[in-house]
This record gives sequence, structure tokens and C-alpha cells, in this order.
Amino acid sequence: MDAIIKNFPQTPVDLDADRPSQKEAEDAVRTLLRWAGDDPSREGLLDTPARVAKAYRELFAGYDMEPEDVLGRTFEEVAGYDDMVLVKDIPFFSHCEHHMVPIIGKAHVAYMPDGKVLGLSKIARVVEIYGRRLQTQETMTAQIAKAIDDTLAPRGVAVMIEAEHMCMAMRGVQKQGSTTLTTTFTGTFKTEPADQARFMSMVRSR
Ligand SMILES: Nc1nc2c(ncn2[C@@H]2O[C@H](COP(=O)(O)OP(=O)(O)OP(=O)(O)O)[C@@H](O)[C@H]2O)c(=O)[nH]1
Ligand SMILES: [Zn+2]
Repeated sequence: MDAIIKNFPQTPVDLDADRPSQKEAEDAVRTLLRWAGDDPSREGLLDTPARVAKAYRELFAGYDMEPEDVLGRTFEEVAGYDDMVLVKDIPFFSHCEHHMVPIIGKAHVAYMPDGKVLGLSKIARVVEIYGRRLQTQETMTAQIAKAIDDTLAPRGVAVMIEAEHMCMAMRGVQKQGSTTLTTTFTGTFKTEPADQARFMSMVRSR
């Protein structure tokens, strides 16, 4: 269990057992509206708690999905193809776990197949699963790499995320336009500098 908490920190508990009701969620939004200084009973805000709850369901849908659900299906008939597969510029929105405001970015995900390949869309689906949770960029990068490593058992996985954190742009230090880059390398991408360099240059090529 410790390992699960360490690697998948957002899913250590039985979420359904602890999940508040729809009414509790809507009441919490009403409290925040009042706390911000507005009046939840005015006409324009009457439906807002329900809308916010519905939006949260969508924005945080990743808690209801596990990577194994999408990575289970693999293909072996690829004419012996064994070189890098890179899906780059996968756009995502996430929310930082410190302030619950958006992280807007792109993920670049590569692996070196070992007899099996993934459906390409499944890589983007894994980015969605982890993006739609409260995150740090470092955690999300490591989780995507680990999910692919664990389920596909390829010769190596490389993940790079570049993102802007709205908590640094809209509030606090208020620096707009800065980009944070994070990488995780496993297997051959970790042990072979040439593979890592090729990943970097393929990500950078336009
Ligand atoms: N390492 C890391 N830090 C993050 C990420 N998202 C937000 N942060 C940082 O989390 C930190 C939280 O710092 P605190 O001092 O506890 O909170 P704060 O007073 O709101 O900090 P400021 O943002 O500096 O105003 C801030 O420095 C954020 O920039 C992330 O994905 N990774
Ligand atoms: Zn933040």
C-alpha cells in the first residue's frame, strides 16, 4: 500500500465510500460564493452551485479512471517495428493541488516497444486520466511514465511535460508566460544518452 500511495498519491482511499453527496458539494460552492463576497441567492448565481459541481465532475473525471482500463489492449502485428514511438504535443488541462487553479500544457510521450505497441489514442487517454486530477507537474510526469512502463513493459519510456501554471500567472508571484519543463526517463531512455538525445530532438523538431 505504501508503494501505491507513493506512486499514485491521489488514489489511496476508497473514493466512493468517502465521497460527499451532490447537495454537500453544492452547499460548499454556496459557502465559497458567500465567502468571496457575493450572494448565492441572487438570480444569476442560483444555478451556479449545480453547474460548478457538474464542471468539477468533468474536470476531475480522472479520479474515476485507472490507466489499466485504457492500456490493457496492445497490438503485436507491427512487422517487427521496434524503434521509438513518440506522440508529441498532447494538449492537456490539469489543476494544481496547491491552489486548485489550472495548469495548461502539452505532454510528449515516447516508448521503445518490446514486441507490443499501444493504440496511439491510449497514450493521450493516459494523459487525460492523470491530467483530470489535482496534480503537481512532477507527479503527473512520473505517473504517465510508470503507467506505460507497468502495463506495456517496453524497453523504455520517456515523458516530457511543458506547462504554464496559472497559480504563478494569475496570483502570487504573477509571472505570465513562464513554462515549466519536467521529464521522466525509464529503461533505455535512462541508460542510453543517444536515445534520450533523439527523444529530445524529435520533441523539439517542428
Ligand atoms: N514543484 C511544484 N510546485 C508547484 C506546482 N504547482 C504549483 N506549485 C508551487 O507550489 C508552491 C506552494 O507554495 P506555498 O508557499 O505553500 O503557497 P503560496 O503561499 O500560495 O505560494 P506562492 O504561489 O508563492 O504565493 C508555490 O511555489 C507554487 O508555485 C507543481 O506542479 N510543482
Ligand atoms: Zn498552484
